[in-house]
Amino acid sequence: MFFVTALIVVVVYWNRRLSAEIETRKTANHLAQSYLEIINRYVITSRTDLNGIIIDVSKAFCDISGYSRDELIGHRHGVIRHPQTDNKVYQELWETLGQGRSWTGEMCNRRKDGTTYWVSATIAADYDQHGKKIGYIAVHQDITDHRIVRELSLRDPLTGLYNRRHFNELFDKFLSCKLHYESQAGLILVDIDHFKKFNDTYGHQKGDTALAQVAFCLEEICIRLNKEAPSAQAHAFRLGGEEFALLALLDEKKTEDAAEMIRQQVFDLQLEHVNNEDFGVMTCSLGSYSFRVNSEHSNEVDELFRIADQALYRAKEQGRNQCQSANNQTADIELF
Ligand SMILES: Nc1nc2c(ncn2[C@@H]2O[C@H](COP(=O)(O)OP(=O)(O)OP(=O)(O)O)[C@@H](O)[C@H]2O)c(=O)[nH]1
Repeated sequence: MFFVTALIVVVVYWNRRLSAEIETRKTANHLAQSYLEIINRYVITSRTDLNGIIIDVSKAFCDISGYSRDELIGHRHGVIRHPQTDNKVYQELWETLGQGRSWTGEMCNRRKDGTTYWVSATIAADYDQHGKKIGYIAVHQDITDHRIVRELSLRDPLTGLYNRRHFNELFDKFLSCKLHYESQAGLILVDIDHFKKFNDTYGHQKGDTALAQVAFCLEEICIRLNKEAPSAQAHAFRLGGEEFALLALLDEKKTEDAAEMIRQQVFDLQLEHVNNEDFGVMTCSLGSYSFRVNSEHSNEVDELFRIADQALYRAKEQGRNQCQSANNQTADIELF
């Protein structure tokens, strides 16, 4: 009798423990499910195999990219890659992952409808329960609004070119980038001739339109230079008023050719400017300087600018509508 009673007590006891255990597991499972559901809905995640083929995406990934799960699974991430994201970003990403570290950086992506979105991504290796690497996991954060605001702060609203602030930042980065050491770089300063007279004759509004047209010439030339040699990394800027600049990794000859191209293209606009007496149309004067980027002189932005500006001053003095290269004058300056 005692034995039966003890058995019943033990059975009841274990039953209760089992029920409690099941309840705890149910709660834990439910909690895990809730977390997974939240992650699926709100966190932009993807998993790929070792070859970069997508094997899983969250709903948030589908929402932001505009692709359905079925359209993404089995494809490479390249399906959402925007050409604006530099190849270097991907090179750095694979190098970092190859060294067994996780990579974090910004990427520009393209939705199914062709529109652009930006993400800050963290990508790390994915391992199975035995510690064997089986692929990669990426977690993205939508930073499109942040990029739009940042981009606006870097651009001149009238011409759409980069502004002086970005010129200063980029010039600095350009010179201190180790990848650029020992490369030949060119700085071209552009200044419209007698622009005050243009405004006085044709009005501020026409002046604004002319500035936008000159900016377009610079932009086109940058596109052409970058197409001919992507390593040129040419950028155009409006420094203020009727002053523009072009910065690129070009040798001396190519820098001078680019300056001449800008001069000719502005002349070819054939914008009437009766008070630009020698020419009758809008013209510009240019000063260029070609220099070798090196580690010791990486911070001499002001000095480089001053040298190019002196060449520009010479172009103005010697009759305008011309390019002057500081290299022809400063062989004895021996700064770089
Ligand atoms: N329409 C327009 N004019 C501007 C803008 N910013 C600056 N300016 C004008 O650009 C003119 C620049 O004049 P100056 O610096 O005297 O130079 P310039 O008349 O071009 O003479 P040179 O450079 O010696 O050939 C000034 O009249 C400014 O008012 C702008 O955003 N729009």
